[in-house]
Amino acid sequence: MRLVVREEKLAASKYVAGYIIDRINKFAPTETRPFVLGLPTGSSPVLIYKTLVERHRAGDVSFKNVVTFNMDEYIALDRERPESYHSFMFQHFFSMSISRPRTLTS
Ligand SMILES: N[C@@H]1[C@@H](O)[C@H](O)[C@@H](COP(=O)(O)O)O[C@@H]1O
Repeated sequence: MRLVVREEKLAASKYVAGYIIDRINKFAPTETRPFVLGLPTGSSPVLIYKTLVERHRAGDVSFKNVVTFNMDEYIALDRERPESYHSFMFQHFFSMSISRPRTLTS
């Protein structure tokens, strides 16, 4: 495991977003060979998603051939409820991306 330290939350978030973008771009995903990305919720990753969206809009990465899954979800909670992790990902990531990733989970 490699520990990367940044003093500010934004700097740490930009590092993580940049790491994800590099991995996606180096993988060069296609429709038949998608890049699979597990997504967490919580307050910690919010700036990561914001940065991913900004860099996506700047043309640095496409999510067209990226498949995502939510790392967890509430049991029996309607996915359209604002408390669901499905709604969280839509609010913080998918609704703001031009080429939305495909999702494996609800
Ligand atoms: N489902 C996630 C948890 O897996 C995570 O541990 C938590 C962290 O939240 P925060 O980033 O706000 O500390 O957020 C959500 O509840």
